[in-house]
Amino acid sequence: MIKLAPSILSADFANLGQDIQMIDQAGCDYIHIDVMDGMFVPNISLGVPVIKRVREYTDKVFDVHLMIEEPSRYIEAFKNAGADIITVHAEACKHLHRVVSLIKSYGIKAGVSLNPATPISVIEYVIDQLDMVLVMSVNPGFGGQAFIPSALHKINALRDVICGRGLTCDIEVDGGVTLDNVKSIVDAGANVIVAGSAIFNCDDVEKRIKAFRDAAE
Ligand SMILES: O=C(CO)[C@@H](O)[C@H](O)COP(=O)(O)O
Ligand SMILES: [Fe+2]
Repeated sequence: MIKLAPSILSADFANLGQDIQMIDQAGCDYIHIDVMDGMFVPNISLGVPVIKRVREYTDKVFDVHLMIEEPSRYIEAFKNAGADIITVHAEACKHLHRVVSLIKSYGIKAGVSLNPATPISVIEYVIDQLDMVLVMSVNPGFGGQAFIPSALHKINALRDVICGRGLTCDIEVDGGVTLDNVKSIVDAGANVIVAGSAIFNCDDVEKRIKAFRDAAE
């Protein structure tokens, strides 16, 4: 089963609650929330108080993508704000294994994200602890960028590792996903699909989410 996770980075921040209800009612699976600190990535987005507030608008899974340096400092705060899945960047953690263990100690799902230039070998010794690996298909920091094709090869290689080791962790793909490339991404082995601009920049979000599901499945 493919899971669709619209990224609210492309939502209208002046109407965030309503936009979240719109994608909830349109049938998305997860709400993908991009947290940026202006250090790990060259942009600042939103943080704990906003997540806590919009938690009141939906019961959908909050898939929180932390693009912040040393995220261990804030795991408890994001968990308390309502995160169901917390994904950290391998490149942002000095002690990745410790951070993954910390996330799991709160009884929520743990993901690790890899930038486009980061090899999958960096998660070799933590992958068996993970619920999800997030393959970045753009350099993180902004919505609306073009998909980097080498991500397909990485997804494929990751699927081989996961199957080869008898693991069950999800592969999420994030960045530049469109109706035109989603099939190739799923064929490569991804099962959680993030899309921001391709979902929010349209007239009928419900139709667009259905179109994504049709194209993906
Ligand atoms: O994490 C990020 C960007 O760093 C993403 O989640 C973007 O928000 C995806 O936006 P699109 O590329 O789909 O417009
Ligand atoms: Fe993201």
